[in-house]
Amino acid sequence: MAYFYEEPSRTFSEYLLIPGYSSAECIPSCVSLKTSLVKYRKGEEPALSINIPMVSAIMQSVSDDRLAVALAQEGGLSFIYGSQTVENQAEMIRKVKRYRAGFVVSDSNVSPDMTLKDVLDITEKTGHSTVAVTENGQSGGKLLGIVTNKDYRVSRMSMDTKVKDFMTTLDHLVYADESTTLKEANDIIWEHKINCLPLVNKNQELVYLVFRKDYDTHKKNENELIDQSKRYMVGAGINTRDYKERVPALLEAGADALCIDSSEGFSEWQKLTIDYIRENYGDRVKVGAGNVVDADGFRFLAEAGADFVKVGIGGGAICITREQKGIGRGQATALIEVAKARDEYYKETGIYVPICSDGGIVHDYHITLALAMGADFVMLGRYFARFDESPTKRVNVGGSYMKEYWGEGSARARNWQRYDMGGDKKLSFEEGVDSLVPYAGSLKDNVNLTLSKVRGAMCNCGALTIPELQEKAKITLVSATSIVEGGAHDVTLRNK
Ligand SMILES: NC(=O)c1ccc[n+]([C@@H]2O[C@H](COP(=O)([O-])OP(=O)(O)OC[C@H]3O[C@@H](n4cnc5c(N)ncnc54)[C@H](O)[C@@H]3O)[C@@H](O)[C@H]2O)c1
Repeated sequence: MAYFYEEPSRTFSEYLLIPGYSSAECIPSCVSLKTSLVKYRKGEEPALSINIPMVSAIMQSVSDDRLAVALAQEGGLSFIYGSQTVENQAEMIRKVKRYRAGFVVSDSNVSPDMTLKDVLDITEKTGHSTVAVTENGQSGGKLLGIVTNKDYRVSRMSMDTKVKDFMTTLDHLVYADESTTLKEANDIIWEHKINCLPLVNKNQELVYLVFRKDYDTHKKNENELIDQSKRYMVGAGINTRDYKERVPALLEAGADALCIDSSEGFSEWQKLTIDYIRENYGDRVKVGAGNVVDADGFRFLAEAGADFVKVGIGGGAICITREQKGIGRGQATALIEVAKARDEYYKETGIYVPICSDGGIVHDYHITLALAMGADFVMLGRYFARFDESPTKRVNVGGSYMKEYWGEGSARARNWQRYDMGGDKKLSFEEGVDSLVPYAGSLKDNVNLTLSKVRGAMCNCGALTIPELQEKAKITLVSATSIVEGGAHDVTLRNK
Protein backbone atom coordinates (compact mmCIF):
# COMPACT_ATOMS: atom_id res chain seq x y z
CA MET A 1 0.00 0.00 0.00
CA ALA A 2 1.22 3.51 -0.74
CA TYR A 3 2.74 5.58 2.02
CA PHE A 4 0.56 8.47 3.22
CA TYR A 5 1.99 11.50 4.96
CA GLU A 6 -0.17 12.56 7.87
CA GLU A 7 0.36 16.29 7.50
CA PRO A 8 -0.13 18.43 4.41
CA SER A 9 2.99 19.92 2.90
CA ARG A 10 3.34 23.65 3.49
CA THR A 11 4.81 26.77 1.94
CA PHE A 12 6.90 29.58 3.47
CA SER A 13 3.87 31.89 3.63
CA GLU A 14 2.32 29.59 6.22
CA TYR A 15 5.07 30.31 8.76
CA LEU A 16 6.35 33.24 10.80
CA LEU A 17 9.28 33.79 13.14
CA ILE A 18 8.72 34.59 16.82
CA PRO A 19 11.31 37.04 18.14
CA GLY A 20 13.81 35.93 20.78
CA TYR A 21 15.85 38.01 23.20
CA SER A 22 18.24 40.40 21.45
CA SER A 23 21.17 41.80 23.37
CA ALA A 24 22.53 45.29 22.73
CA GLU A 25 25.27 43.80 20.47
CA CYS A 26 22.66 42.28 18.25
CA ILE A 27 22.47 44.96 15.56
CA PRO A 28 22.25 44.46 11.78
CA SER A 29 25.75 45.82 11.10
CA CYS A 30 27.19 43.03 13.29
CA VAL A 31 25.40 40.23 11.43
CA SER A 32 27.57 37.92 9.30
CA LEU A 33 25.76 36.21 6.44
CA LYS A 34 28.76 34.11 5.46
CA THR A 35 27.72 30.52 4.89
CA SER A 36 29.21 27.23 3.78
CA LEU A 37 28.73 26.21 0.17
CA VAL A 38 30.22 22.73 0.37
CA LYS A 39 30.45 19.88 2.87
CA TYR A 40 33.05 19.75 5.59
CA ARG A 41 34.06 17.58 8.52
CA LYS A 42 33.29 18.58 12.07
CA GLY A 43 35.90 21.00 13.34
CA GLU A 44 37.16 21.84 9.84
CA GLU A 45 36.40 24.83 7.62
CA PRO A 46 34.49 24.27 4.36
CA ALA A 47 36.67 24.50 1.25
CA LEU A 48 34.23 27.01 -0.27
CA SER A 49 32.01 29.56 1.45
CA ILE A 50 29.89 32.38 0.10
CA ASN A 51 29.56 35.79 1.75
CA ILE A 52 25.79 36.07 1.41
CA PRO A 53 23.35 33.14 1.40
CA MET A 54 22.13 33.71 -2.14
CA VAL A 55 22.88 31.84 -5.36
CA SER A 56 21.22 32.42 -8.72
CA ALA A 57 19.22 29.74 -10.47
CA ILE A 58 20.66 27.59 -13.24
CA MET A 59 18.44 29.18 -15.88
CA GLN A 60 18.82 30.79 -19.30
CA SER A 61 16.75 33.76 -18.18
CA VAL A 62 18.76 34.29 -14.98
CA SER A 63 22.39 33.22 -14.80
CA ASP A 64 24.76 34.40 -17.51
CA ASP A 65 28.21 35.95 -17.06
CA ARG A 66 26.87 39.46 -16.47
CA LEU A 67 24.59 38.46 -13.63
CA ALA A 68 27.34 36.22 -12.24
CA VAL A 69 29.70 39.19 -11.96
CA ALA A 70 27.07 41.43 -10.35
CA LEU A 71 26.18 38.75 -7.81
CA ALA A 72 29.81 37.88 -7.01
CA GLN A 73 30.39 41.59 -6.38
CA GLU A 74 27.78 41.39 -3.64
CA GLY A 75 29.19 38.16 -2.21
CA GLY A 76 26.89 35.54 -3.78
CA LEU A 77 27.41 32.91 -6.48
CA SER A 78 25.76 32.29 -9.84
CA PHE A 79 25.47 28.93 -11.47
CA ILE A 80 25.74 29.61 -15.20
CA TYR A 81 23.00 27.74 -17.06
CA GLY A 82 23.85 24.46 -18.73
CA SER A 83 21.06 24.49 -21.31
CA GLN A 84 23.46 25.73 -23.98
CA THR A 85 26.41 24.23 -25.81
CA VAL A 86 29.47 23.27 -23.78
CA GLU A 87 31.51 25.91 -25.69
CA ASN A 88 29.08 28.74 -24.92
CA GLN A 89 28.81 27.84 -21.27
CA ALA A 90 32.58 27.58 -20.90
CA GLU A 91 32.95 30.96 -22.61
CA MET A 92 30.58 32.53 -20.07
CA ILE A 93 32.69 31.09 -17.26
CA ARG A 94 35.83 32.48 -18.91
CA LYS A 95 34.20 35.90 -19.21
CA VAL A 96 33.51 35.99 -15.47
CA LYS A 97 37.06 34.91 -14.73
CA ARG A 98 38.49 37.52 -17.12
CA TYR A 99 36.23 40.27 -15.87
CA ARG A 100 37.97 43.40 -14.69
CA ALA A 101 35.85 45.52 -12.37
CA GLY A 102 34.90 48.79 -14.01
CA PHE A 103 35.70 47.55 -17.53
CA VAL A 104 32.44 46.98 -19.34
CA VAL A 105 32.00 44.93 -22.50
CA SER A 106 29.54 46.99 -24.51
CA ASP A 107 26.15 45.32 -24.86
CA SER A 108 24.66 48.13 -26.98
CA ASN A 109 26.28 48.22 -30.39
CA VAL A 110 25.29 49.35 -33.88
CA SER A 111 26.94 49.61 -37.28
CA PRO A 112 27.09 52.99 -39.10
CA ASP A 113 24.39 51.96 -41.60
CA MET A 114 21.84 51.19 -38.93
CA THR A 115 19.22 53.82 -38.08
CA LEU A 116 18.02 56.02 -35.24
CA LYS A 117 15.17 53.53 -34.80
CA ASP A 118 17.71 50.73 -34.24
CA VAL A 119 19.52 52.88 -31.66
CA LEU A 120 16.28 53.55 -29.79
CA ASP A 121 15.32 49.86 -29.89
CA ILE A 122 18.68 48.86 -28.44
CA THR A 123 18.63 51.45 -25.65
CA GLU A 124 15.08 50.38 -24.79
CA LYS A 125 16.14 46.75 -24.65
CA THR A 126 19.33 47.15 -22.62
CA GLY A 127 18.46 50.25 -20.64
CA HIS A 128 21.90 51.69 -21.58
CA SER A 129 22.13 55.08 -23.25
CA THR A 130 25.70 54.77 -24.59
CA VAL A 131 25.77 52.88 -27.88
CA ALA A 132 29.07 51.94 -29.52
CA VAL A 133 29.29 52.26 -33.29
CA THR A 134 31.52 49.58 -34.71
CA GLU A 135 32.21 48.47 -38.28
CA ASN A 136 30.34 45.19 -37.84
CA GLY A 137 27.87 46.32 -35.18
CA GLN A 138 29.37 43.89 -32.64
CA SER A 139 31.10 44.71 -29.36
CA GLY A 140 34.57 43.57 -30.50
CA GLY A 141 34.35 45.30 -33.90
CA LYS A 142 36.46 48.22 -35.15
CA LEU A 143 35.36 51.33 -33.25
CA LEU A 144 34.04 54.13 -35.49
CA GLY A 145 32.16 56.31 -33.03
CA ILE A 146 29.71 56.53 -30.15
CA VAL A 147 26.04 57.52 -29.97
CA THR A 148 24.56 58.88 -26.75
CA ASN A 149 21.28 60.73 -26.22
CA LYS A 150 23.17 63.99 -26.77
CA ASP A 151 23.62 62.99 -30.44
CA TYR A 152 19.97 62.88 -31.46
CA ARG A 153 16.64 64.62 -30.98
CA VAL A 154 13.81 62.20 -31.46
CA SER A 155 11.29 65.03 -32.02
CA ARG A 156 13.31 66.57 -34.88
CA MET A 157 14.89 63.64 -36.62
CA SER A 158 13.50 60.97 -38.89
CA MET A 159 13.66 57.45 -37.54
CA ASP A 160 15.43 56.40 -40.77
CA THR A 161 18.41 58.71 -40.17
CA LYS A 162 21.56 56.63 -40.50
CA VAL A 163 23.80 56.28 -37.44
CA LYS A 164 26.81 57.54 -39.46
CA ASP A 165 25.01 60.87 -39.96
CA PHE A 166 24.58 61.71 -36.27
CA MET A 167 27.16 59.68 -34.33
CA THR A 168 30.12 61.32 -32.61
CA THR A 169 32.96 60.10 -34.79
CA LEU A 170 36.23 58.72 -33.54
CA ASP A 171 38.18 61.89 -34.40
CA HIS A 172 35.98 63.77 -31.90
CA LEU A 173 36.22 61.10 -29.23
CA VAL A 174 38.66 60.58 -26.41
CA TYR A 175 39.70 56.93 -26.26
CA ALA A 176 42.61 54.97 -24.86
CA ASP A 177 44.55 51.74 -25.17
CA GLU A 178 43.20 48.53 -23.64
CA SER A 179 46.14 48.37 -21.21
CA THR A 180 44.89 51.51 -19.40
CA THR A 181 44.28 50.87 -15.67
CA LEU A 182 41.01 51.80 -14.00
CA LYS A 183 42.70 54.63 -12.14
CA GLU A 184 44.27 56.03 -15.34
CA ALA A 185 40.94 55.72 -17.16
CA ASN A 186 39.24 57.61 -14.39
CA ASP A 187 41.84 60.40 -14.57
CA ILE A 188 41.31 60.72 -18.36
CA ILE A 189 37.53 60.85 -17.82
CA TRP A 190 37.89 63.73 -15.35
CA GLU A 191 40.52 65.59 -17.35
CA HIS A 192 38.41 65.57 -20.51
CA LYS A 193 35.05 65.99 -18.76
CA ILE A 194 33.61 62.96 -20.51
CA ASN A 195 31.23 60.28 -19.25
CA CYS A 196 32.59 57.26 -21.04
CA LEU A 197 36.04 56.21 -22.20
CA PRO A 198 36.28 53.50 -24.87
CA LEU A 199 39.37 51.28 -24.69
CA VAL A 200 40.60 49.79 -27.95
CA ASN A 201 43.27 47.30 -28.94
CA LYS A 202 46.06 47.90 -31.45
CA ASN A 203 43.65 47.17 -34.33
CA GLN A 204 41.31 49.86 -33.02
CA GLU A 205 38.78 47.21 -32.04
CA LEU A 206 36.56 48.04 -29.09
CA VAL A 207 37.54 46.04 -26.00
CA TYR A 208 35.90 47.86 -23.07
CA LEU A 209 33.99 50.94 -22.08
CA VAL A 210 34.82 52.66 -18.78
CA PHE A 211 32.11 54.86 -17.33
CA ARG A 212 32.61 57.83 -15.02
CA LYS A 213 29.82 56.75 -12.68
CA ASP A 214 31.26 53.27 -12.21
CA TYR A 215 34.58 54.24 -10.69
CA ASP A 216 33.35 54.75 -7.14
CA THR A 217 31.27 51.58 -7.27
CA HIS A 218 34.21 49.51 -8.35
CA LYS A 219 36.76 50.92 -6.00
CA LYS A 220 35.44 48.85 -3.17
CA ASN A 221 33.17 45.84 -2.83
CA GLU A 222 33.81 44.71 0.70
CA ASN A 223 31.74 41.60 0.37
CA GLU A 224 32.82 40.44 -3.07
CA LEU A 225 33.32 36.74 -3.65
CA ILE A 226 36.76 36.21 -5.14
CA ASP A 227 39.13 33.30 -5.63
CA GLN A 228 42.79 33.15 -4.62
CA SER A 229 43.80 35.00 -7.79
CA LYS A 230 41.30 37.77 -6.96
CA ARG A 231 38.98 36.78 -9.81
CA TYR A 232 35.23 36.61 -9.27
CA MET A 233 33.93 33.18 -8.35
CA VAL A 234 31.38 31.45 -10.52
CA GLY A 235 29.50 28.15 -10.57
CA ALA A 236 28.08 26.13 -13.45
CA GLY A 237 25.11 23.85 -13.99
CA ILE A 238 25.74 20.39 -15.45
CA ASN A 239 23.39 17.59 -16.48
CA THR A 240 23.45 13.83 -16.14
CA ARG A 241 24.01 13.16 -19.84
CA ASP A 242 26.95 14.99 -21.36
CA TYR A 243 29.04 15.43 -18.19
CA LYS A 244 32.06 13.66 -19.68
CA GLU A 245 32.47 16.51 -22.17
CA ARG A 246 30.95 19.35 -20.17
CA VAL A 247 32.70 18.94 -16.80
CA PRO A 248 36.30 19.04 -18.15
CA ALA A 249 35.49 22.08 -20.32
CA LEU A 250 33.89 24.00 -17.46
CA LEU A 251 36.76 23.25 -15.11
CA GLU A 252 39.27 24.22 -17.75
CA ALA A 253 37.39 27.53 -18.13
CA GLY A 254 37.73 28.12 -14.38
CA ALA A 255 34.38 27.13 -12.81
CA ASP A 256 34.68 27.17 -9.01
CA ALA A 257 31.75 24.83 -8.28
CA LEU A 258 29.36 22.65 -10.25
CA CYS A 259 25.77 21.71 -9.63
CA ILE A 260 23.77 18.94 -11.25
CA ASP A 261 20.62 20.58 -12.58
CA SER A 262 17.52 18.42 -12.55
CA SER A 263 13.97 18.60 -11.31
CA GLU A 264 14.47 15.24 -9.61
CA GLY A 265 17.74 14.21 -8.01
CA PHE A 266 16.88 10.96 -6.25
CA SER A 267 18.17 8.97 -9.22
CA GLU A 268 21.02 6.76 -10.28
CA TRP A 269 21.92 9.28 -13.01
CA GLN A 270 23.08 11.70 -10.33
CA LYS A 271 25.17 9.05 -8.59
CA LEU A 272 26.84 8.12 -11.89
CA THR A 273 27.62 11.78 -12.55
CA ILE A 274 29.16 12.28 -9.09
CA ASP A 275 31.09 8.99 -9.46
CA TYR A 276 32.59 10.26 -12.72
CA ILE A 277 33.72 13.48 -11.01
CA ARG A 278 35.22 11.67 -8.01
CA GLU A 279 37.02 9.14 -10.21
CA ASN A 280 38.54 11.82 -12.38
CA TYR A 281 39.05 14.73 -10.02
CA GLY A 282 38.79 13.36 -6.47
CA ASP A 283 37.38 15.76 -3.92
CA ARG A 284 38.92 18.91 -5.30
CA VAL A 285 36.03 19.47 -7.69
CA LYS A 286 32.94 20.56 -5.80
CA VAL A 287 29.57 19.40 -7.06
CA GLY A 288 26.08 19.95 -5.67
CA ALA A 289 23.21 17.64 -6.56
CA GLY A 290 19.41 17.64 -6.47
CA ASN A 291 16.64 18.38 -6.34
CA VAL A 292 15.13 16.32 -3.55
CA VAL A 293 12.22 16.91 -1.19
CA ASP A 294 12.62 14.30 1.53
CA ALA A 295 15.04 12.60 3.90
CA ASP A 296 15.55 9.54 1.63
CA GLY A 297 16.52 11.72 -1.33
CA PHE A 298 18.93 13.71 0.83
CA ARG A 299 20.62 10.63 2.25
CA PHE A 300 21.00 9.09 -1.19
CA LEU A 301 22.79 12.16 -2.54
CA ALA A 302 24.87 12.71 0.61
CA GLU A 303 26.06 9.09 0.43
CA ALA A 304 26.70 9.46 -3.29
CA GLY A 305 29.17 12.19 -2.35
CA ALA A 306 27.33 15.43 -3.18
CA ASP A 307 29.05 18.54 -1.80
CA PHE A 308 25.70 20.21 -1.19
CA VAL A 309 22.12 19.15 -1.77
CA LYS A 310 19.46 21.25 -3.42
CA VAL A 311 15.89 21.03 -2.12
CA GLY A 312 12.66 21.79 -3.98
CA ILE A 313 10.35 20.39 -6.61
CA GLY A 314 7.70 22.49 -8.26
CA GLY A 315 8.00 25.59 -6.05
CA GLY A 316 9.54 27.89 -8.67
CA ALA A 317 7.32 30.71 -9.98
CA ILE A 318 7.58 29.40 -13.54
CA CYS A 319 7.52 25.71 -12.63
CA ILE A 320 4.44 23.60 -13.38
CA THR A 321 5.85 20.18 -12.49
CA ARG A 322 3.23 19.74 -9.77
CA GLU A 323 0.41 20.47 -12.21
CA GLN A 324 1.86 18.41 -15.02
CA LYS A 325 3.15 15.35 -13.21
CA GLY A 326 1.64 15.63 -9.74
CA ILE A 327 5.18 15.49 -8.35
CA GLY A 328 6.42 17.87 -5.66
CA ARG A 329 6.06 19.08 -2.13
CA GLY A 330 5.40 22.39 -0.36
CA GLN A 331 8.80 24.04 -0.13
CA ALA A 332 8.81 24.70 3.63
CA THR A 333 7.88 21.10 4.51
CA ALA A 334 10.46 19.71 2.09
CA LEU A 335 13.15 21.93 3.56
CA ILE A 336 12.28 21.15 7.18
CA GLU A 337 12.44 17.40 6.54
CA VAL A 338 15.70 17.58 4.58
CA ALA A 339 17.31 19.84 7.20
CA LYS A 340 16.41 17.31 9.89
CA ALA A 341 17.93 14.52 7.79
CA ARG A 342 21.06 16.63 7.24
CA ASP A 343 21.45 17.21 11.01
CA GLU A 344 21.04 13.48 11.68
CA TYR A 345 23.60 12.67 9.00
CA TYR A 346 26.00 15.15 10.60
CA LYS A 347 25.55 13.55 14.02
CA GLU A 348 26.12 10.10 12.58
CA THR A 349 29.07 10.81 10.29
CA GLY A 350 30.58 14.13 11.42
CA ILE A 351 30.07 15.42 7.87
CA TYR A 352 28.02 18.58 7.44
CA VAL A 353 26.34 18.74 4.02
CA PRO A 354 24.95 22.23 3.29
CA ILE A 355 21.47 22.41 1.82
CA CYS A 356 20.18 24.94 -0.66
CA SER A 357 16.49 25.86 -0.71
CA ASP A 358 15.57 26.20 -4.39
CA GLY A 359 12.24 27.81 -5.33
CA GLY A 360 9.20 29.14 -3.53
CA ILE A 361 10.76 32.39 -2.30
CA VAL A 362 8.17 35.11 -2.94
CA HIS A 363 8.86 37.69 -0.24
CA ASP A 364 12.22 38.70 1.20
CA TYR A 365 11.28 37.31 4.60
CA HIS A 366 10.94 33.86 3.04
CA ILE A 367 14.74 33.89 2.76
CA THR A 368 15.07 34.41 6.52
CA LEU A 369 12.53 31.65 7.10
CA ALA A 370 14.39 29.27 4.78
CA LEU A 371 17.64 29.92 6.65
CA ALA A 372 15.91 29.52 10.01
CA MET A 373 14.42 26.23 8.83
CA GLY A 374 17.90 24.90 8.13
CA ALA A 375 18.89 26.04 4.64
CA ASP A 376 22.50 27.21 4.35
CA PHE A 377 21.68 29.29 1.30
CA VAL A 378 18.83 29.86 -1.11
CA MET A 379 18.67 29.65 -4.90
CA LEU A 380 16.58 32.33 -6.59
CA GLY A 381 15.33 32.63 -10.16
CA ARG A 382 12.42 35.08 -10.42
CA TYR A 383 14.10 37.32 -7.86
CA PHE A 384 17.20 37.87 -10.03
CA ALA A 385 15.37 37.80 -13.36
CA ARG A 386 13.88 41.22 -12.50
CA PHE A 387 17.21 43.04 -12.44
CA ASP A 388 19.19 45.03 -15.02
CA GLU A 389 21.90 42.37 -15.06
CA SER A 390 19.72 39.37 -15.95
CA PRO A 391 20.18 38.15 -19.54
CA THR A 392 16.66 38.79 -20.79
CA LYS A 393 14.94 41.60 -22.65
CA ARG A 394 13.33 44.46 -20.80
CA VAL A 395 9.95 45.14 -22.40
CA ASN A 396 7.36 47.86 -21.94
CA VAL A 397 3.92 46.46 -21.22
CA GLY A 398 1.14 49.04 -20.83
CA GLY A 399 3.59 51.68 -19.60
CA SER A 400 5.42 49.43 -17.10
CA TYR A 401 8.79 47.85 -17.66
CA MET A 402 8.92 44.08 -17.37
CA LYS A 403 11.67 41.49 -17.87
CA GLU A 404 11.18 38.18 -19.60
CA TYR A 405 11.46 35.09 -17.43
CA TRP A 406 11.02 31.51 -18.56
CA GLY A 407 11.46 28.12 -16.91
CA GLU A 408 14.10 25.59 -17.87
CA GLY A 409 11.31 23.09 -18.34
CA SER A 410 9.52 25.34 -20.86
CA ALA A 411 9.63 24.73 -24.59
CA ARG A 412 11.52 28.01 -24.98
CA ALA A 413 14.43 26.78 -22.84
CA ARG A 414 14.38 23.28 -24.22
CA ASN A 415 14.65 24.46 -27.79
CA TRP A 416 18.40 24.52 -27.62
CA GLN A 417 18.19 20.71 -28.04
CA ARG A 418 19.75 19.25 -24.98
CA TYR A 419 16.60 17.33 -24.51
CA ASP A 420 16.22 13.92 -25.87
CA MET A 421 13.10 12.71 -24.19
CA GLY A 422 13.17 9.64 -26.39
CA GLY A 423 10.89 9.22 -29.36
CA ASP A 424 8.83 11.93 -30.98
CA LYS A 425 9.59 15.38 -29.56
CA LYS A 426 5.95 16.37 -30.07
CA LEU A 427 4.98 13.93 -27.34
CA SER A 428 7.00 15.69 -24.65
CA PHE A 429 5.21 17.99 -22.26
CA GLU A 430 6.34 21.24 -20.69
CA GLU A 431 7.24 21.61 -17.03
CA GLY A 432 7.74 25.37 -17.10
CA VAL A 433 6.10 28.50 -18.47
CA ASP A 434 7.30 31.57 -20.37
CA SER A 435 6.44 34.74 -18.45
CA LEU A 436 7.17 38.36 -17.57
CA VAL A 437 8.22 39.76 -14.20
CA PRO A 438 8.24 43.41 -13.09
CA TYR A 439 11.56 45.13 -13.79
CA ALA A 440 13.13 46.14 -10.48
CA GLY A 441 16.42 48.00 -11.21
CA SER A 442 19.92 47.01 -10.19
CA LEU A 443 20.95 43.79 -8.50
CA LYS A 444 23.09 45.66 -6.00
CA ASP A 445 20.28 47.90 -4.71
CA ASN A 446 17.80 45.05 -4.45
CA VAL A 447 20.14 42.55 -2.82
CA ASN A 448 21.21 45.14 -0.26
CA LEU A 449 17.60 45.97 0.58
CA THR A 450 16.63 42.30 0.85
CA LEU A 451 19.59 41.46 3.05
CA SER A 452 18.95 44.43 5.33
CA LYS A 453 15.57 42.81 6.07
CA VAL A 454 17.23 39.43 6.66
CA ARG A 455 19.78 40.98 9.03
CA GLY A 456 17.04 42.90 10.87
CA ALA A 457 14.94 39.78 11.34
CA MET A 458 17.98 37.79 12.50
CA CYS A 459 18.61 40.42 15.17
CA ASN A 460 14.98 40.10 16.29
CA CYS A 461 15.70 36.41 16.79
CA GLY A 462 18.90 37.22 18.70
CA ALA A 463 21.14 35.70 15.99
CA LEU A 464 24.32 37.17 14.51
CA THR A 465 25.14 34.26 12.21
CA ILE A 466 23.16 31.79 10.11
CA PRO A 467 24.06 28.77 12.32
CA GLU A 468 22.95 30.81 15.34
CA LEU A 469 19.65 31.61 13.62
CA GLN A 470 19.12 27.92 12.86
CA GLU A 471 19.62 27.09 16.50
CA LYS A 472 17.65 29.92 18.08
CA ALA A 473 14.76 30.46 15.66
CA LYS A 474 11.26 29.88 16.94
CA ILE A 475 8.95 29.25 14.04
CA THR A 476 5.17 29.15 14.13
CA LEU A 477 2.53 28.04 11.69
CA VAL A 478 0.00 30.76 10.96
CA SER A 479 -3.71 30.39 10.35
CA ALA A 480 -5.31 31.69 7.18
CA THR A 481 -6.88 34.61 9.06
CA SER A 482 -3.62 35.58 10.74
CA ILE A 483 -2.09 35.91 7.26
CA VAL A 484 -4.84 38.44 6.50
CA GLU A 485 -4.13 40.16 9.83
CA GLY A 486 -0.44 40.42 8.84
CA GLY A 487 -1.13 42.54 5.76
CA ALA A 488 -2.59 46.06 5.66
CA HIS A 489 -6.25 45.59 6.52
CA ASP A 490 -9.36 47.55 7.36
CA VAL A 491 -7.93 50.69 5.86
CA THR A 492 -8.32 52.20 2.41
CA LEU A 493 -4.90 52.23 0.81
CA ARG A 494 -3.79 55.51 -0.76
CA ASN A 495 -1.63 55.71 -3.89
CA LYS A 496 -3.05 52.49 -5.26
N1 LIG B 1 13.12 22.24 -9.34
C1 LIG B 1 12.04 22.01 -10.00
O1 LIG B 1 10.98 21.94 -9.44
C2 LIG B 1 12.03 21.82 -11.49
C3 LIG B 1 10.91 21.30 -12.11
C4 LIG B 1 10.92 21.13 -13.50
C5 LIG B 1 12.03 21.47 -14.22
N2 LIG B 1 13.11 21.98 -13.58
C6 LIG B 1 14.29 22.35 -14.36
O2 LIG B 1 14.09 21.92 -15.69
C7 LIG B 1 15.29 21.44 -16.24
C8 LIG B 1 15.10 20.03 -16.71
O3 LIG B 1 14.92 19.16 -15.61
P1 LIG B 1 14.63 17.62 -15.87
O4 LIG B 1 14.39 17.00 -14.56
O5 LIG B 1 13.58 17.50 -16.93
O6 LIG B 1 16.03 17.17 -16.52
P2 LIG B 1 16.83 15.79 -16.43
O7 LIG B 1 17.79 15.84 -17.55
O8 LIG B 1 17.41 15.59 -15.09
O9 LIG B 1 15.75 14.67 -16.63
C9 LIG B 1 15.01 14.48 -17.83
C10 LIG B 1 14.74 13.00 -18.02
O10 LIG B 1 15.92 12.37 -18.52
C11 LIG B 1 16.26 11.22 -17.74
N3 LIG B 1 17.73 11.11 -17.73
C12 LIG B 1 18.60 11.85 -17.02
N4 LIG B 1 19.87 11.50 -17.30
C13 LIG B 1 19.82 10.54 -18.25
C14 LIG B 1 20.80 9.79 -18.96
N5 LIG B 1 22.11 9.96 -18.76
N6 LIG B 1 20.36 8.91 -19.89
C15 LIG B 1 19.05 8.73 -20.10
N7 LIG B 1 18.08 9.40 -19.45
C16 LIG B 1 18.45 10.30 -18.53
C17 LIG B 1 15.65 11.51 -16.39
O11 LIG B 1 15.43 10.35 -15.64
C18 LIG B 1 14.35 12.23 -16.76
O12 LIG B 1 13.35 11.32 -17.09
C19 LIG B 1 16.33 21.60 -15.17
O13 LIG B 1 16.95 22.84 -15.38
C20 LIG B 1 15.54 21.61 -13.90
O14 LIG B 1 16.18 22.30 -12.85
C21 LIG B 1 13.13 22.14 -12.25
